[in-house]
Amino acid sequence: MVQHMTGGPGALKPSGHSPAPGPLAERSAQPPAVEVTGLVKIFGPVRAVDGIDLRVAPGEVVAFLGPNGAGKSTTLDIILGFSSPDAGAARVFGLTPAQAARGLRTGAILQEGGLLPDYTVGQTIRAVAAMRGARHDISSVQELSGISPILGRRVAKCSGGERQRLRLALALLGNPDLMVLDEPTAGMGVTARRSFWAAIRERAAGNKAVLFATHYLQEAADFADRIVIIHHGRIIASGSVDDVRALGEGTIVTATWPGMSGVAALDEALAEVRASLQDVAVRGEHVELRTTAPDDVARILLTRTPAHHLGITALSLDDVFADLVEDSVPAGGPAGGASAPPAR
Ligand SMILES: Nc1ncnc2c1ncn2[C@@H]1O[C@H](COP(=O)(O)OP(=O)(O)OP(=O)(O)O)[C@@H](O)[C@H]1O
Repeated sequence: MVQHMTGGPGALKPSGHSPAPGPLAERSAQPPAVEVTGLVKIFGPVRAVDGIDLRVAPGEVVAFLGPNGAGKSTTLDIILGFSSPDAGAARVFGLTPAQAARGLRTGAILQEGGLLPDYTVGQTIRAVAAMRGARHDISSVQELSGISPILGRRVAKCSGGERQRLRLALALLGNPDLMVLDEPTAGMGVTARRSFWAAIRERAAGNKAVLFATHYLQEAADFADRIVIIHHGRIIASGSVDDVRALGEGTIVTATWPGMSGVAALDEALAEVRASLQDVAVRGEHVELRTTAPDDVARILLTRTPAHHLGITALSLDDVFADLVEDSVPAGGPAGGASAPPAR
C-alpha cells in the first residue's frame, strides 16, 4: 500500500531552491502560480485526469512525474488553457488559464510544438516575438537559451536538442512568470540537458515558477524543488526528493560471495531473516538483496558466510518510483478507488 504524501513549504529540498525570498506578507499576498483543484478530464472511457489537486508557488520548480498515459500532458494542457476540465478548476496567478496566457504570464514547451522547417532559428524567434509583442526580449532569450550560435540554421537542419533549445527560447519570450514544460529535454544529450536546466534555474531564481513533466527521475531529483508523481490520473506521492525516496521500503545490501552456488545457498544462510527479504538476486559471485533488516543481514553475511565487500545503500529513486506505480490503484480498482491525496 502506498503511503501517500503531501508536500508543503517544509517539504522543499533543504539544499534546494526554495521560492525567492521576500517579505512574508508580500509573498503570501501573491496568488499561487498554479492552483488546480479537483481536476477531472475524461476522454470517452478514459479518466485521463481523475481528481488532481496541485499548487505551485511563485519561484518554485515542480516536476510532474509519471508513466506513459498517467495524465501529465492532459493536466498541463488544462493549465495552459488549451483544454477545459470536465470537473474542477485551474487558476494561474488567480486568473483563468486563458487570461494568464493572453497576458503572457505563461510560457510553454510542448511535446509537439509546431516549428516551421524552412525558417531559420533567428527568423522563428523574430516571428514569434512579433506575434507576442516581445521584440525587446529577443537578444536576452537567445542568450539564455544558448541558441545564439545557430541563429542562421534552418529549423529542418537542427538536431532534436537544438529544436528543444529553440522551443525554450520561444517559451521565454514575453518573460512569463510561469513556465510549463512538457518533457522539455527529450532528445537532448547530458551536457545540453545540464545547460538547459541552468537556464531554467536562473529563471526560477528570479521568482518565476516552473512546472515540468518528465520521465527522467534523475532530472526531477536534480532540478526540481518538489516532485509530484501521478498515475492513472491521480497524484500518488508529492514531496521533496528525500520525501519521495523515504516512501520506499527496504535497503539494498550487496556482497561478493566467493564460490557462490546459487540462490538456495543464500536462502539457507539467511533463513533466520527470511521474512525481511523483499528481493534476492545472485549474479555469479555478486549477491544483491533488498531487505527491511539490513544490519541483521549484513551481520549474518559477514560472520557466517564467506561473503565480503559488503555494501549497504538506500533504494534508488527508480526502485521507489516502480513500487509506487505498482501499488497505486486505478479508478474503480480493487480498493474501490481511494481518493487522491491533496498535494500541498
Ligand atoms: N485527445 C484525447 N483523446 C482521447 N484520449 C486521450 C486524449 N488525450 C489523452 N488521452 C488519453 O488520456 C490518458 C492520459 O494521457 P496523457 O497524454 O495526459 O498522459 P501522459 O502522462 O502525458 O503520458 P506520456 O508520458 O506518454 O506523454 C491516456 O490514456 C491517453 O491515451
